[in-house]
Amino acid sequence: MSIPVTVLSGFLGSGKTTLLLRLLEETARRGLRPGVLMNELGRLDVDGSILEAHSRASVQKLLDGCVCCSKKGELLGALQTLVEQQPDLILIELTGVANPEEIAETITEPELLGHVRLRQVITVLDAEHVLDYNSIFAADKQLVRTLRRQIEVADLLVLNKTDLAPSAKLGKIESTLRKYNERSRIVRTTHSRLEWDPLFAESEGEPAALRQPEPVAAPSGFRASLLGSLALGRQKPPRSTHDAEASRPGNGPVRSGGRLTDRLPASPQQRSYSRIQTVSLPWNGSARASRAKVEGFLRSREDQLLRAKGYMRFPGDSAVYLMQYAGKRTVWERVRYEGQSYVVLIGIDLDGELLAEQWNRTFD
Ligand SMILES: Nc1nc2c(ncn2[C@@H]2O[C@H](COP(=O)(O)OP(=O)(O)OP(=O)(O)O)[C@@H](O)[C@H]2O)c(=O)[nH]1
Repeated sequence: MSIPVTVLSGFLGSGKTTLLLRLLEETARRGLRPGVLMNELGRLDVDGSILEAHSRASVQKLLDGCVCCSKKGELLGALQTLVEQQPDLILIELTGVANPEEIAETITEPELLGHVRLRQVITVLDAEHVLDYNSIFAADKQLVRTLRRQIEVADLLVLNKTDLAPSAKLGKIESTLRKYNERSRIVRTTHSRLEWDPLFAESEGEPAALRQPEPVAAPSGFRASLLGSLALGRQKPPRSTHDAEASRPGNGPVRSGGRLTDRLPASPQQRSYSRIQTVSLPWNGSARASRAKVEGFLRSREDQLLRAKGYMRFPGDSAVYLMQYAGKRTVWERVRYEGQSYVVLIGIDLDGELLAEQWNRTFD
């Protein structure tokens, strides 16, 4: 019997790890043994540490790159390792800039065929910001395409962070999502709290989203925009850390919907790609450091900064804090963590050297 694989996709900070933790709680409650594969853009493994603090699941980690490109070679090996452990199910959390199609492609490699099967792709969306992505990333066509594919190939769309968005906006997001994916269920959540039974229900057969749908024409405007219609006009040329593949012939928009594995090309068509970069910085917690100062540092770079996370200690305070900056908000949580303090910054066209210098000047 092949092991069902659930893929969690969605942009940076949308709530994927939150969902993964909830799914792990639920698998434990159902007496199931999960295998987990996590992929992080940064070299330092914040999400993995969060996971280890909350779960005893067997975890494979692919750090410092995206499984869509630089880590693709390692993905197969990591999945094979998980398969050898014979878990009841496998959960894969992708980076925020990954195209879930690439995972499905690996799952159909001969080495894995018959051992694993794609059960569902779940895409998590940040209700507060999803409508802004098109304008923010206007000059990064590959990223816009990747985010659009995350929506199009999803079997379940989780509209998360609904506590941060007015209900009129939620309706607008849902009708926009429908243009890109007219078949899959959309659920509104806060903190990725879902109704779990449908996600685990093998007896119901394939999720509706995985069935081959009627062909659907791409809506007008589909090619030009992801969501929303504003344009800030960032026009810098792309400076990619990933491969640029989307201009290849055959990479035009695919109809929305359809079982992902049925539509995979023989060779990769589209890479996750973007101007998004990751900078990892050590944290010494010098006498001048404070949470307010960290928040100020992040806030003053909010045009470029998409995500930041890390473990931090402060003078005169014995606690360790997990700092999470997502959607221009900073959240602090006291945690048990014994490792070194550090911060990972993820943003558009980040200049690592300059940031490190500014960071040191501010906090050392
Ligand atoms: N207000 C609010 N915050 C949320 C919600 N869901 C998640 N968060 C917070 O948003 C931040 C990012 O959540 P994560 O689950 O780490 O997001 P992610 O998609 O895994 O982030 P990356 O792995 O960096 O791409 C964390 O501080 C969460 O606690 C929500 O529904 N409402």
